Formats: sequence, C-alpha cells, structure tokens
Amino acid sequence: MTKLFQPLTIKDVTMRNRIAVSPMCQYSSNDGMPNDWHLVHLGSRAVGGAGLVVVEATAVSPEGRISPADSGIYTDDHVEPFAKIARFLEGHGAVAGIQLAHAGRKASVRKPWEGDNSIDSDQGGWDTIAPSAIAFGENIPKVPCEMSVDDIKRVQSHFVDSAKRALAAGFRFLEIHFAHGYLAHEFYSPLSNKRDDEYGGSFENRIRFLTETFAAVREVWPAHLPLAARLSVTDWVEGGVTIEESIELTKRLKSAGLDMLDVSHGFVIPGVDAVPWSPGMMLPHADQIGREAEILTTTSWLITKPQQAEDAIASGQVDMVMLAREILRDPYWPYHAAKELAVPTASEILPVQYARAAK
Ligand SMILES: CCCCN1C=C(C(N)=O)CCC1
Repeated sequence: MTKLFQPLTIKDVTMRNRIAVSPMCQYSSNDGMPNDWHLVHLGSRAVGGAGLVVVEATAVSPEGRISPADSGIYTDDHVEPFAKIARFLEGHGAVAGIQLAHAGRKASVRKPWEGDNSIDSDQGGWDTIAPSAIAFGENIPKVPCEMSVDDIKRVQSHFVDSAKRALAAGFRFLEIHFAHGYLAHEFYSPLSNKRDDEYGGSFENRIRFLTETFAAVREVWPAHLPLAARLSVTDWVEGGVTIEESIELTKRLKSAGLDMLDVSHGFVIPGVDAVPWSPGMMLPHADQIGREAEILTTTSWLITKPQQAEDAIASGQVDMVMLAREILRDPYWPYHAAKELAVPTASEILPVQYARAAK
C-alpha cells in the first residue's frame, strides 16, 4: 500500500496524504497583506492535491519581515484576508497551515530578484534587531541592534498575538520559524549569539528564546491543533549548532507540546562550503531526530521524485514530506505522483471540475 497517500492525523487534524507544500516566501505582499497572488499560488496547490499547504514565513511584526514585500500578520486587519485563503485551502481538501517568523538581522533586505541585499533606512529599510550587534555579512552588512530583555519579551508577545490571529483566520496547522539564520536561530547558534546574559553562552541560555517563545505560543494555540517548528538542526561548521544539541532541544520542545519537527539546516552565516547538497539530504537527520526525540518529523531539501518521497515515508525517515521548488514547478505533483505510484484512487485527487481530465 502506498504510504505517501495514507492520511496523517496529528491531534484532531487529518491530512489526506503525506505531501505538504513547504512555506516559501513570495515577496508579493503589501504591508504584509495576502492578495490574489497568494490565493492562486497556494490555492492551486490545494487543488493539485497536497494534504497540507503552509503559508510562507509570515512576520509577527513589520520589522520582522525579511523584505518590505513579505507576508505579515501583525495587525487584526490581516485576519480576514488570510481567512479567505484558509477557507479556500480547506474547501479544497488541504489543511491550511501558516509559518510565523521574525527575520532578525536578516531583515530589511530587497526581494531576491531585486538584489537580496540590505535596504538602508533612507531607502525604505529599517533598523534590524538580533541577539548581538553582529551583521550577517556579505549582501547583508547592516549591523543589527542588540536586543534588550524588554525587546525579547516584546517580540515574544508578537509571536503570541500572531498565533491568535492565525487561529482566528482559520488555520489549523501552525509552524514557528526557528531556522535559516532568522531571529530564533540567531539566538540558538553560537555563531550569531555572543550575549553574556541569560539568553547567551551555554546551550541552556541559547535555547531560552526558542523554548520561551514556543511555550508562549503553545499556551494560546489550541491543544487539539498541531504546532510545529522548523529548526536548522546543524550549521555544518565547527562552533555552530550540532545535531546532538538539536536532538536535546527537540526533546525539550516535545515536552512543551511540540507535535512535529520540520528539519532544516544552515543559513545563519554566509559562505558555508560544507553543505552536502544532494537529493533528500536532510532525511537522515530527520530519521535520527524522529527516533531519538520520539517526535513526528517532516523535511524538505531536494525531494522531487514520487518514489523518493514514498521511500522516505515507507522507511520511517519522515512522517510527511514538504515539497518546495518541485511543487512550484508542478502544482499537480500529488496527482502526478499518485499516477506514477499507481495509486488506485489517483483520478480522485483532481477536483470534480477536472474529472474529465483524469487519465
Ligand atoms: C532556500 C531556503 C533557504 C534560504 N531561504 C530561506 C527563506 C525562509 N523564509 O526560510 C527565504 C529566503 C531563502
């Protein structure tokens, strides 16, 4: 029996299959607001058969956006526009998810296709914040302001308020962005966190922002709905976060109510040559963390082929795959995968309006 098309139930939420659309920045919002682009971009992938569609990194405050065009849910006015999207996704058989984020020292940059570099304050940019006043470097030379404990508490309250808005908008899967060199990862990694207070130095201190933020969001996100976290489980370099630390952190988060770990990697400093780019490169990490922390896992990273995805699920390496660029290329990947894997109900994946198109 094909495992990729078996439903997955997390708490009270059942996804029709093990295929998720990874949260992927679109840099197409105005003041954080979703629009027709997001409805079509995300809606078409629900129509294409994904079990879970996760809205891109959505900032918990304006200064938490990567670019001025990033998605955001930092006012109550954002709720209804997102509710329209969540309704469409849910109405077409996908679970609606959203990722909450703060970009930290990697904020205030141009869209990738406009340079991906820091925007000065007199060009529409803003002052950035981070655990330490250390710039990311290369195309992001802007030196962030070191956060005070009051700043930390304020940003954590923004995550809580944004989680409440995501709930109000009808999302049923919530992911907190702890990866890719953004704010939480900047606290976690010794490469970016040089603090000497209770938020820096030891492992206990470096994970404090993450565990406090997670606990505060868990408190307002209903216990019957899945709460996930995307974590860079390794920085790939000496002196960065390690898989061993990440297993311990995952155990702590699980004790605090984490339902699924979205395993990712890197991006806290530029110029890391040691990344072992290869198909399914994070599956072994996900397998190890899932088994040692006894937690559901998912991952992205060069998962492109149906049999590859099927093997990842069937072998127990992950419980769900998060497709990224591959499902940008093909919104109907789930349908095409079902055909390739000879799933008997493949033709039912397409919506009724397309029934005559099913082969
Ligand atoms: C290819 C993903 C790794 C780097 N990036 C991560 C992003 C993210 N939102 O996590 C957006 C920019 C690219």
